[in-house]
Amino acid sequence: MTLSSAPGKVYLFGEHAVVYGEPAVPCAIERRARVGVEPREDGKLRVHAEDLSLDGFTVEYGAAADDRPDVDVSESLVTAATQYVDSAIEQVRDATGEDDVGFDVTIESDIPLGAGLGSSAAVAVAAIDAGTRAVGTTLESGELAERAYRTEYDVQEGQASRADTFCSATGGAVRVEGDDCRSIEAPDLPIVVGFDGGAGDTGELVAGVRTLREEYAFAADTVEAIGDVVRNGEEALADGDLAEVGRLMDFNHGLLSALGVSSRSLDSMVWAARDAGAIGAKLTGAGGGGCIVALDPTPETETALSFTPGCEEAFRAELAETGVKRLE
Ligand SMILES: Nc1ncnc2c1ncn2[C@@H]1O[C@H](COP(=O)(O)OP(=O)(O)O)[C@@H](O)[C@H]1O
Ligand SMILES: C[C@@](O)(CCOP(=O)(O)O)CC(=O)O
Ligand SMILES: [Mg+2]
Repeated sequence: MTLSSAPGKVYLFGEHAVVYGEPAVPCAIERRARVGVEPREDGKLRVHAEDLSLDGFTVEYGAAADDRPDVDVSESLVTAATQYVDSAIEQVRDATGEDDVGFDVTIESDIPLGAGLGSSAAVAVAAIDAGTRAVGTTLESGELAERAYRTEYDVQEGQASRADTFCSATGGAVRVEGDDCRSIEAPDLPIVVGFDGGAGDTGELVAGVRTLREEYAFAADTVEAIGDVVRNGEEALADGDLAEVGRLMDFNHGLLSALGVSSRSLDSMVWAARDAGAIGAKLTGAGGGGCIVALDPTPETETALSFTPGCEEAFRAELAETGVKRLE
């Protein structure tokens, strides 16, 4: 079995705005998805997803219409759960020219799904890397990131940026603006994550912001204002001015909230973090539920979050310096 892993990520700044060409600064964290791939002679795709727990089901399925998961949840949930892997395998077939090869795919992940930590990007990056290597093709990092981006772009029906997948493929802190993707230096970041146990559907949340932008000019202005926050945030990161980074994260959260992608539980965790003395706190990713990211070198924020109603898990996240890892 060919095995690869890829990290999740948190957004210091710029989610949603990055879809419209503004810059974003995500950084990879040591929460990883691991994907193992074994070619099959019968052309079938079988996926065993240990942690794909949407409404409590795990799946083993084939891509053929008559081989869908026999689970007692709605087809829409099954599609939501399986579409990134299916699309990633299409990228493997395209990259290798092996249009008819089948695969046994096993996925294990410690990244909560739909929570803003980039589980979709990590699964796409690891699946494409392991799948292509399983049939003798090793992609260089740029093509791997690009093909993982195409996976998210296809699944999210064009509502995707390169930020999550470039970050997961590359590791570390990165800056993405349109198709300009680069690694950046960042100071040691005392990252704390709060998770409300919920999830948001990235495609839906991004589509909601798009609709708002089309309806209100001031919503488009809000997206541009996030771009200004990111440009200031980059300078603060380069200066190692964590206090300024934190203030700008707070500001970024307020603008995301105005765009309708926060939630009661995300806001509650953000305020609990701030009241505990966090340098800054904001939702991360598509929003609608899931995770916040806060900066705090002390244990105060993690402790406060663990006692916050609605916070299911609070943990310190280490920066993942390495993106995709080739384990076997
Ligand atoms: N462990 C996993 N196994 C299979 N698919 C996964 C796994 N984790 C995430 N995914 C895919 O990614 C989707 C979640 O992606 P998304 O909505 O973008 O949220 P996020 O990227 O913030 O986690 C899931 O619905 C599923 O399709
Ligand atoms: C909302 C967005 O900016 C980030 C989505 O992050 P996540 O899938 O919720 O981890 C969409 C994108 O950049 O592709
Ligand atoms: Mg995602």
